[in-house]
Amino acid sequence: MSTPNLKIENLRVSIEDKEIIKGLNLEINGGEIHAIMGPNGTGKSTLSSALMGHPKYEVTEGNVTFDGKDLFEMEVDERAKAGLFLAMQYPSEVSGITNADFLRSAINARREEGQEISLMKFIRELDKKMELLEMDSSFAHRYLNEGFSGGEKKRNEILQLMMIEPKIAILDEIDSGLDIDALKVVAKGVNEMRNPEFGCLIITHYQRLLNYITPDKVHVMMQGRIVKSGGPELAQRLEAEGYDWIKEELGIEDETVGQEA
Ligand SMILES: Nc1ncnc2c1ncn2[C@@H]1O[C@H](COP(=O)(O)OP(=O)(O)OP(=O)(O)O)[C@@H](O)[C@H]1O
Repeated sequence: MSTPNLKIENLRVSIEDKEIIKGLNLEINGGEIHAIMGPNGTGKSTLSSALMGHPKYEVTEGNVTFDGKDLFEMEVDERAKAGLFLAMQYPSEVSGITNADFLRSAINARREEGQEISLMKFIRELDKKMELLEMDSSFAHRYLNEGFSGGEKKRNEILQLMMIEPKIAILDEIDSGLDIDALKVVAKGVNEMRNPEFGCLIITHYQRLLNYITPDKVHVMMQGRIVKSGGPELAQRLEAEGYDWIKEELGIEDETVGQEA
């Protein structure tokens, strides 16, 4: 099996004629965990929305390939089937479909006909992963995300990740609204996924999550592009000193994407 690969080259994305992503390059391979950090409004969420194919986000330039295939030529469900996990691809609340039903059909959507996961194996895996994520077994039988608290939804997102076993995952603000115990549990789930067949991009505001998930690479996004990359020590410096030193280093006067440097 070849190593999973997501390659973003010179990506430019606009919303309503306003350019938000301005020439972004990033490559994620299996076995790697990357983190993107950056001030508010620099285009971090726009990046994940564009990759998931949100119709409001217009890709004006650049290429994105997933395992060598043009991502933007693939339908959103094809992207998931091929092994790209974007949390936003999955419905936030669905009445009448239980969490377990949803997970089983999402797993089977990635398998060939006749290779569907058996009910026994599915239940075994689900039990194991829910235990690891310290989730009460009743969550399996509740309607998808209905009435889940913010923290429970995030935990459920990690359960989806662990059950679906994608090749590459993009986790946008997975740490928002989590208390410290939930944060540790979410980190435990992502760490459990670490293997050469899995690559991950974590979009986060706080270095806090990165105390529990050590990224291989940290990227700083400003004004719609990656302006600095480094190792975990970069995230620690950002936590301690903020972004001003990078702006000074690069001669950036204003971090809002609406204005040119
Ligand atoms: N649907 C939209 N319509 C209009 N403007 C948008 C839309 N989505 C994003 N923007 C604008 O694009 C810019 C980048 O937003 P984005 O959410 O990608 O930033 P971010 O880096 O994720 O910010 P934060 O750290 O605050 O979550 C912002 O100025 C935002 O107002």
